Amino acid sequence: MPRRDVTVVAIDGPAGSGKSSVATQVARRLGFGYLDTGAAYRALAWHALDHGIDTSDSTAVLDVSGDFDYTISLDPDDNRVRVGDVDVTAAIREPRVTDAVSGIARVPAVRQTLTALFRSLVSESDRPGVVVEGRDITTVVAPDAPVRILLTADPAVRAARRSSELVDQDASVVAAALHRRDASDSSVVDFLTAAPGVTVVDSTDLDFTQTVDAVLDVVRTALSTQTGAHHGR
Ligand SMILES: Nc1ncnc2c1ncn2[C@@H]1O[C@H](COP(=O)(O)OP(=O)(O)O)[C@@H](O)[C@H]1O
Ligand SMILES: Nc1ccn([C@@H]2O[C@H](COP(=O)(O)OP(=O)(O)O)[C@@H](O)[C@H]2O)c(=O)n1
Repeated sequence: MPRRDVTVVAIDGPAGSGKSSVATQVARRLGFGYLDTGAAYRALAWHALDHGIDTSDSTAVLDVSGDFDYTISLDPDDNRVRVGDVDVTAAIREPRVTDAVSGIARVPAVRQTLTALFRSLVSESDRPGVVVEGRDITTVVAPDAPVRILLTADPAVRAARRSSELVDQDASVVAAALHRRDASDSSVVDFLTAAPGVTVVDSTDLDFTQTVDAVLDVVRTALSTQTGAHHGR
């Protein structure tokens, strides 16, 4: 039975800003669920490549999205992603998928379908809240969320963080791919500037723990203000 009273913490930001890792830890600390929306775009890109589709052909992408059977857990300690019976958790991080995903993400009908899926996953959560992260959560997926955050960091810092995860890939190639993807993605949705009411957390000079604490501060302030408002204070 879907529940409508799930508190959403919406986090957007560019690649490598710390969305997935920070949102996961924030969800654990709050006892909330965690939804990585980028994983769905990546899984659909994987699905299209698996069908041999040209991912720049939006008609073909739409065709193949018709039988996209996607499963993700909202448990922050279970990051497995499946398409049908296939566990694609690792495969969706491969460079061929990363290179294809922006093409998928620019198809408006794909965005509408995935947005509906995200809202339904959140409303069915059995936790008091869900931390949802991506590119358009604060603006499109959950613009009414009581907590909306833009997580940023300088481009060079983001590229360095991503390349330290992908040690088997050349750092300059990883950086170029990340900047290319941000440029492409930001022409579809704006996640580089904060929409009205969205709080910016800049993690450039913060370590991971400090970033988690900064986000938790924003969450607590926003939720206590909201509770106060409900009580007429
Ligand atoms: N404030 C921070 N300082 C240092 N490293 C960080 C910080 N935030 C995240 N990281 C690390 O940077 C990498 C990229 O973070 P990730 O959560 O994957 O970003 P995104 O989901 O925005 O692409 C990860 O290895 C993560 O552990
Ligand atoms: N809400 C979202 C989330 C991701 N995406 C797309 O999905 C891709 C992968 O997202 P991701 O969050 O896994 O990317 P990283 O920031 O982790 O590198 C992005 O490059 C976007 O093209 C989107 O368009 N909207």
